[in-house]
Amino acid sequence: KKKKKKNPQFTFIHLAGGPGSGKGTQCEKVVAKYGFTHLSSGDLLRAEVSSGSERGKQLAAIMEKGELVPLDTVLDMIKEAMIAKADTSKGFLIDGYPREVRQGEEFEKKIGAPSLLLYIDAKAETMVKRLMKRGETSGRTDDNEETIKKRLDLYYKATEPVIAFYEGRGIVRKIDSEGSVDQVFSQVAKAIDSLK
Ligand SMILES: Nc1ncnc2c1ncn2[C@H]1C[C@H](O)[C@@H](COP(=O)(O)OP(=O)(O)O)O1
Ligand SMILES: [Mg+2]
Repeated sequence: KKKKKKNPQFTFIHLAGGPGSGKGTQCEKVVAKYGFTHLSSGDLLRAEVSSGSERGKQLAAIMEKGELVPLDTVLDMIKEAMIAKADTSKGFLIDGYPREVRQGEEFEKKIGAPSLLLYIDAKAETMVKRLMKRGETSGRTDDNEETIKKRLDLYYKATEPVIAFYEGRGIVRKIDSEGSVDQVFSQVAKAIDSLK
């Protein structure tokens, strides 16, 4: 049975990888080279909260209680950000989403099937080192060794099923993120070029 492809004029690329693996760094380079649009679900949520909108207020209340933002809300925000860029963008890099398999299924239903999942893979040791270094200047309270360990544990637990889900669709490309930014990017570019 052949499924009809939604939004075939756009390329959708998901990025998965632990905190500090280099997703944001690679996305910047992809944007510069390919003219894709980078959408980070965390950035979208934070921007909505600081806009002071009604939805932002509801989000802030949920996030203050430490609860999860409803799946539909995150997806709606991604969709709105895509529509806003649809005239000028050829493709979208979706960074930090899906966090769980159900989110991936909803994305396919409501937006479209991704062509690629870039699995930005670095050793836990490397991610800790990078985040500790970032912590020297980021001022982020979660860039400390104890919190980093917790974030990594959570990441490994949540992401393995997501990777397996896309492996089943044959679209996972594992990127070795141990090398320099440019060494990593050459692998990323190869994976994107292979789509053409
Ligand atoms: N290949 C690489 N080599 C050395 N440092 C890197 C690197 N890629 C990223 N970094 C640095 C930049 C940041 O200070 C830190 C985390 O990178 P990031 O792109 O913010 O990661 P993420 O968005 O996956 O959390 O590591
Ligand atoms: Mg990031």
